[in-house]
Order: sequence, then C-alpha cells, then structure tokens
Amino acid sequence: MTSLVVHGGTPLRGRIIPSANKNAVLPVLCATLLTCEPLRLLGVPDITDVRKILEIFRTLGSDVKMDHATGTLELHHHETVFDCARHRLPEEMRSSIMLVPPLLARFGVARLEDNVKGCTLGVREIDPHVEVFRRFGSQIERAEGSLVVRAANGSLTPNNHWLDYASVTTTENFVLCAAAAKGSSTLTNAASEPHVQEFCRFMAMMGVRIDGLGTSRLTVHGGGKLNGGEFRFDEDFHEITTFLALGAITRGDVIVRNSAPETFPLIDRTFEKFGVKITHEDGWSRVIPNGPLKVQTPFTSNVLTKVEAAPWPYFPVDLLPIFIALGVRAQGNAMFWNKVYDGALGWTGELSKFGAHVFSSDPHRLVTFGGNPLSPAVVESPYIIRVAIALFMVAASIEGRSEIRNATPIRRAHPNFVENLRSLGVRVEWTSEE
Ligand SMILES: CC(=O)N[C@H]1[C@@H](OP(=O)(O)OP(=O)(O)OC[C@H]2O[C@@H](n3ccc(=O)[nH]c3=O)[C@H](O)[C@@H]2O)O[C@H](CO)[C@@H](O)[C@@H]1O
Ligand SMILES: C=C(OP(=O)(O)O)C(=O)O
Repeated sequence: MTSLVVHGGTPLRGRIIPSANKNAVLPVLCATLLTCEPLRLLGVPDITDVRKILEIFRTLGSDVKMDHATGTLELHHHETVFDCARHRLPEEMRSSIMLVPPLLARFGVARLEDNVKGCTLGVREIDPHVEVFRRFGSQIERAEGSLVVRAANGSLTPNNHWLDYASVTTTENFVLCAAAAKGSSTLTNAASEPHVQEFCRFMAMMGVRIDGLGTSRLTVHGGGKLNGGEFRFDEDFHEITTFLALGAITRGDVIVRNSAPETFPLIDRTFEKFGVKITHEDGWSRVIPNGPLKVQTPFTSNVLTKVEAAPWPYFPVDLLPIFIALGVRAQGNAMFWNKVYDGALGWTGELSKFGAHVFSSDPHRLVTFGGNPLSPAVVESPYIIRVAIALFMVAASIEGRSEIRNATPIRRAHPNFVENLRSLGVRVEWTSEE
C-alpha cells in the first residue's frame, strides 16, 4: 500500500506551474491513432494513465519517443498491427474506451475490457458508448470479460445522435467516430467542458472540421485524411483549483499560473462561499489569506449555502471533494450536491477520523458542519483521484502527522504532486509497505 504522509499545519507559500489536464491529454492521445502522420505533443504530463496508453501504442508497433523531462512526445503510428486476441486495452482508467473508435477506423475491430471503470464514483455506464458505436454501424459481441466491437464492412457510417446526458467521454467518442466516418454527423446534448473543447481543437489541428465547438450541438465533417502536426496542451483547471484550495485551507499565499481565467468565474464564486478570495492578474491566479474560512450566510432564510455540481458550465463534479474539504474547515454549514454520480460521496465517512462532522442526506447530497477543531489521523482513500487530494487537504491544514493510505490515484492526474507541495513548504512524503 502506498500512502502520503504529511506533517500539517504549515501555511503553503509559493508559485506553481500547473500541468496539463489528464482529461484532455488522454482523449487526444487516443485520437492520434487516427493519423499515420508524425505528431509532436508538448506539455504531456508524466502520469500513470499516460504511461499506460503509451505502452499500448508501443505494443501496436508505433514509434513513441517520450521525453519526460521536457514533456515532449513524438508519436508516429505508421506501421501498426492490432491483434484482438493478444492486445489488451488499459484497465482501471475510463479513457481506454476512447481507443475503440481509432482502432475501428484503423483495423475494423476493437476489444474493450470490462474493467475500464476509472475512479470508483458509482456505476459508470458503458451503454451510451455502445449506442454511439452502433449508430456508426458497428456490431458488438460479448466475449469473456470484454466486449468486441466490429465496424460493419470495415468502415464507419455518419449519423446524428441526441445523448440522454451530456457525457464527456461519450461526446469525445462520438467526435472520434464521426471524424473517421465519411460525411457529416451531428451530436446534440454534447458535453462542453474545457477539456472537451481542447480535445476538439486538437481534432481541428489534425484537419477535422467541427462546427459548434463549446456548445451543446457539435457537427463533425469527417472522413478526410488526417494530418500530423504539433499541439501544446493547456493548463489543467483542476490542478490550478487544487493548489489554490490548498493555499486557502492552510491560510497560505499560493500563486498558480492560469492562462484561462475566463473559465473561472463560477469556481471563484464557489471559493467566495467559503470566505476565500481569488484574484487573477497577468496570467496568474492567487489566493491570499483573507480572514478565517467562513461559510457565507444566504440572504434567503432557512436555506443552506450550496455547491451544485453538474455537467459544464455548472460547477465541475471532479472539484466537489476539494470544496467539501474547505467545507469541513470553514465555520458554518454548507450543502454539496453531486448531480452527476449516484453514491460518489461514500468516502466522506473518512472525514470523521479527523473529527469532522458531515451528514449524508441521500446518495447525492451532503451537509458539512464546519469549523470544529480537528486532529491528525490515518485515513483511507478510495480509488478516486480527487478524494485522495481532499483527504490530503484536510490533513495538511491540521497540525501534526497524518497519513492518507492508498493515495496513489493522485498519480493518475498530477505529475510531481509531492515535489510541488514541497516547493510550497509542505513536509510530505510517499511511503510504501507490503
Ligand atoms: C476520462 C474523463 O474524462 N473522465 C471524466 C468524465 O468521465 P465520463 O465521461 O466517464 O463521465 P460521464 O459524463 O459519461 O458520466 C458521468 C455520470 O453520468 C451518468 N450517465 C452518463 C451517460 C448517460 O447517458 N447517462 C448517465 O446517467 C454516468 O453513469 C455517470 O454516473 O466526465 C466525468 C464527469 O464530468 C468526470 O468525473 C471524469 O473525470
Ligand atoms: C474521475 C476521474 O477520472 P476517470 O474518469 O478516468 O476515472 C478524474 O479525472 O477525476
């Protein structure tokens, strides 16, 4: 088991250059398989999910040159072979599902392991993806522990589709299929998160025309030969928010580079609900101590201040645990509403080991009764990246030694997490035991 051990209580101070967003990098990596031309990707983070995808590319026979020191990846998928019986797509990460369309486009067949669930956020459906593959003319067969997807007649046919729900990876899968299908395909109720937009910009760089970028209706004009080229990843708004929140919870002064502050108004207002002021100036975002953490009192009587997470442009669900950590530290009560996942709040019982008081009203809603004195603790993280971080945040704000057991999911999304924390003055280390 790998744990994060922290001696908390020190206000964090310093500057952070954030890495790229895993949820932009992974669909882009999958999309690279759509071209036989060379590509150069800049700002690729050294995270475990990236390593897993690069490994599968190597086994397919692609040229993969990853320079982790500079974050530069040279990729050339020119002489590749896929053997449905031999090749296994990476497990325990959601993004594997986005390798299916390029494998269909290249080889006419793909095999998807059942365990592509990613973080344990409750049931994570694959049916919306299967529906997209079928719409583009694929056939699905159940094989032992996996699904085999075949492109009828070896190619994909364009279509229009209306999603039940604005799903991030289903939208990306639609765009990937549509890019390979000759003709125009339209998706309604498309997801529009910044990482979905970034992925669409990469597709455009490869020569795919996409209308409606950033809206809930995307039309993709597909079937053309795709180019190679160069693409630099943006900064990850999750990582920017995480370091600002770490500054806030330890009453420190943290500055994070942020080239897209226009995506932050709702995140800033959510910080304000806990008495935290964020400023954006000259490409940097800053949290500075601004009195004690305190939940804002609503003007309406008998309601709780609430944070409501749903598909973009709502408050992003992956940031909810980070604000729950602020909620247990801030004086006052707040309600957190996860409108995306059923049962993704089960971990919050771990917070009571620090002495925090939270109440789960139902599988979607949680109330924090914050501001109680807390003490250091040994807590156990589920396989959820942002929960390991939230538990760490609480620990970092309490004087004394705490331990977050099973904290490795953090390595799925944040390169150099511990090194960054040390640069801000945190006493923290990874420890392993059998
Ligand atoms: C690799 C990646 O990008 N992962 C992100 C992606 O996951 P992912 O794209 O897998 O998440 P989805 O948006 O598909 O699903 C989120 C939730 O909606 C439900 N659902 C989905 C489709 C549907 O038709 N009906 C339905 O009810 C799912 O069961 C799940 O509970 O978006 C999530 C929501 O922003 C983030 O938490 C993940 O970090
Ligand atoms: C839940 C996440 O990722 P995944 O969908 O890959 O599990 C995440 O990035 O927070």
